[in-house]
Amino acid sequence: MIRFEHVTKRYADGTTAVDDLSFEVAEGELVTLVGPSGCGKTTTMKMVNRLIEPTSGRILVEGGDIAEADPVQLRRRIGYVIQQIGLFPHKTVLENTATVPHLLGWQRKKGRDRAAELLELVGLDPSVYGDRYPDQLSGGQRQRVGVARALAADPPVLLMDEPFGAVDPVVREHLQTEFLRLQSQVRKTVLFVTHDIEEAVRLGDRIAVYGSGKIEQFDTPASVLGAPATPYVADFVGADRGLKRLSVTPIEPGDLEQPPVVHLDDPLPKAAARLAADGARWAVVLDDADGLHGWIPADAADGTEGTVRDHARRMEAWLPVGAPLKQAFSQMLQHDAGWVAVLDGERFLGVLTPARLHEALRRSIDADAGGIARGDVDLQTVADV
Ligand SMILES: Nc1ncnc2c1ncn2[C@@H]1O[C@H](COP(=O)(O)OP(=O)(O)OP(=O)(O)O)[C@@H](O)[C@H]1O
Repeated sequence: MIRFEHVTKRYADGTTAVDDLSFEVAEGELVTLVGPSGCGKTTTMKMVNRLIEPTSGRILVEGGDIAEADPVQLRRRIGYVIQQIGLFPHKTVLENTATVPHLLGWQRKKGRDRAAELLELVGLDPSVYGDRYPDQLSGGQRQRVGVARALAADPPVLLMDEPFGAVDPVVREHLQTEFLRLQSQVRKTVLFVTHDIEEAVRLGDRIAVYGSGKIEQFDTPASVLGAPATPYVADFVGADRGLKRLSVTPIEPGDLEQPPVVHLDDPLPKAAARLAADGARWAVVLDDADGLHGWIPADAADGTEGTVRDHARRMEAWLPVGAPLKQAFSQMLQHDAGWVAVLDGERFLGVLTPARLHEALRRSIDADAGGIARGDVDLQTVADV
């Protein structure tokens, strides 16, 4: 846990970089600090490992006031990853990764074993990369070593200052994905600085949007995008915030439409009757185990002979419930499909159509703004008017 209590930092020249800041990062939570250049993000972060001392206020790490801790000891308990990660050029990747265990006096073998484990965890095979020197790695690989090194001594707290800022967008997205996977395993308490709202939204459990020296909004990505607290935040997150919000809004069962469902072995007349009863133009086709097979158009079901199996078409566009709406949208475009199936494990739950997707987004925004569940939102849609 990291806790800021009324923290102010005024530099010698009178610049107030951080002004009366109070917030908390819960244990195992990842909080992103996002804002324009010069708004105080780095100052905030560097106060946690005492590279910068606050002018007033208190910072607690794991319940203890850091002002009372020895700075060197403190830094060994706090992993730190920065953009220019500062690997030692004359040390191998394995030695670099084992730096903190070494400083903590671990036995050499234990430290190296741990370093190899961490390299593996960040996707670098230690038998391939362990003996290389930093200048024999790509930018993305160096950043991975930086993350492995920060985690090597298993610190409870991790500070990350634009760690993926220096790599190209494709590598950056890879690193973000890998880091999310890693964080789901190690569950560190993380403070992550970025000036990129997309990155902040993608990684943060919560986001602190900085104005000048102050937090303008501290909330979940979905809330910041759906209900910006101030015009400044709305402006910062961008006019396309609805689009961004798609990537942080999960599909819920209540969002789904229930088209008629038929089974592969149903006789065609039975399927046709089912479709006619609903006035539907197509039905979802399930297999014997109620798993998704595909769909059948109404005109194909109109025959008298045979079973659904003879005319069913495969459906490749499907998603697990809980996947972000953006993924559903992307699947619709990729498969040129007017709907995607949503599954819970193997079980078919329903389908998401563009209209339902839009409703889900609207509902989730209203739910966040009103502090209620998405299913309880009373939404007036174009179809109702
Ligand atoms: N040593 C210093 N002396 C005086 N002013 C400083 C010092 N370090 C930072 N500042 C000022 O404090 C403010 C906040 O700086 P900080 O580095 O925390 O911003 P930031 O949000 O991390 O910016 P960036 O995204 O550009 O790194 C800026 O106005 C900066 O010029």
